[in-house]
Amino acid sequence: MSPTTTTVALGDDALDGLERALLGVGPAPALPDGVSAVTYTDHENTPLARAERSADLVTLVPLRPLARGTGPAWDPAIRRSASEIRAELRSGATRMVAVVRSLPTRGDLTALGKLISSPDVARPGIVVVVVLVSRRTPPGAISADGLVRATRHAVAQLRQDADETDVVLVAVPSAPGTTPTAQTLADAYGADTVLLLDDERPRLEKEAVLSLRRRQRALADALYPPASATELDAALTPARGAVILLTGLSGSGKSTIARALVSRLEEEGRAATLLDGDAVRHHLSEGLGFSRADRETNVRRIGFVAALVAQHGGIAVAAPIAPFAASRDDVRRLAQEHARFVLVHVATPLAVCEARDRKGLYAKARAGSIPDFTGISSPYEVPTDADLVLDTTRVSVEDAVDRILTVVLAGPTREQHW
Ligand SMILES: Nc1ncnc2c1ncn2[C@@H]1O[C@H](COP(=O)(O)OS(=O)(=O)O)[C@@H](OP(=O)(O)O)[C@H]1O
Ligand SMILES: Nc1ncnc2c1ncn2[C@@H]1O[C@H](COP(=O)(O)OP(=O)(O)O)[C@@H](O)[C@H]1O
Repeated sequence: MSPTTTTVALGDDALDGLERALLGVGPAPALPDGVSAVTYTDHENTPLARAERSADLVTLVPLRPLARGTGPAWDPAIRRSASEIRAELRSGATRMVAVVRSLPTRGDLTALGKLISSPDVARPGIVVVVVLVSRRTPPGAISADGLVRATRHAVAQLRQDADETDVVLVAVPSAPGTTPTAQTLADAYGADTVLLLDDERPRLEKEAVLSLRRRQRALADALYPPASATELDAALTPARGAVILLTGLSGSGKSTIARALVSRLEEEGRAATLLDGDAVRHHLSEGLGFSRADRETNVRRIGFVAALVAQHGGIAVAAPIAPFAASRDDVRRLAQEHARFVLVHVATPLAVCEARDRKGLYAKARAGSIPDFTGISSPYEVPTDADLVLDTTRVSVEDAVDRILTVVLAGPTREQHW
């Protein structure tokens, strides 16, 4: 029988399993019967690893990192395989594994520090700090990135205090039911001791950690080192949503800036929803035209949906022309019931918009074949309440995004012109 090769696209949980196998802390995936090689891909069909069977042995070769793997928890520096780490470890050193499953406390650091400097531990020593990261964290829980940031600080502290002991940090994907056992970790790193840090805590500390609620700053500071307390604070403070409304003439640059803004927010881990003009007109406002009444209905609908998104902590970015002050005011009112509202006037001069005429609509409007065209035969009421005024003949897309984000993050300020 000739050898068969195949490609398998993996879902999130299976990808985590593949990651653990590549890190050397989980079993290699089982090859289907009669198949001698498998290329594993993510759902975007990016080849990630190839498994090959020779005799009874399956070897797994990494091909490319996950396309979606970004952020501190995916830093390649802490995603090194156990065999690579083992190859660097000094032979004869005492090896320990410390497993971090929740934010490191001051107590965890003290306990680990004591262990590292204990006279019972032969020098030189090595501690592999394994931080277990999960791709799904419920609201209010510490994200994988937050856990890694706090653990990084803890490791930096331990390195400072540890004499003759290396402290190595690795991130291992995990979810309930898929956490590597203590034995697997011990075997992977050649360690004799595996400590589950949060298991070692004294009972009172465990209870205090569980009982901690929002606004108990003093207790949080007593229990946690500053880096952990910061992450805790961020997780316990619900993300406040925002509605960002970009208004301006057709061709002023609203959609271009809105799209760039949404990608930037997503890169930064914020849930951002684009209420794209065309999609809104196609779905939410199908059948509406460009009379004053129809435009006001369109903009109010956008405001309603945007406010719902923001009410649940998301950032809604909408970019209709929104030429009338009354309906912009309605959006502001709806949004501000639950969230922050930022009005951005994309104030590119009409002559420039008309010269751009991407869709040829200005030419048609001038020729009279499109009635009620904003700026030509229908008014645009210039906002007097914009938080930010951007003229795209002077501000690049990237700068526009930076300026909007500064306003969104800074809170209410006086109107800024660029
Ligand atoms: N009469 C008239 N006036 C203005 N614009 C017109 C008109 N007819 C069609 N279009 C196209 O529709 C887009 C504007 O739709 P909006 O939903 O953003 O308009 S509004 O806020 O309801 O006024 C606008 O898209 P953008 O260029 O993206 O702004 C135009 O391409
Ligand atoms: N600084 C800028 N910001 C936004 N768009 C710009 C800028 N400079 C040039 N443009 C161009 O202007 C056009 C604006 O179109 P679009 O974003 O669809 O506008 P609108 O959504 O307001 O109708 C695009 O072709 C874009 O590439």
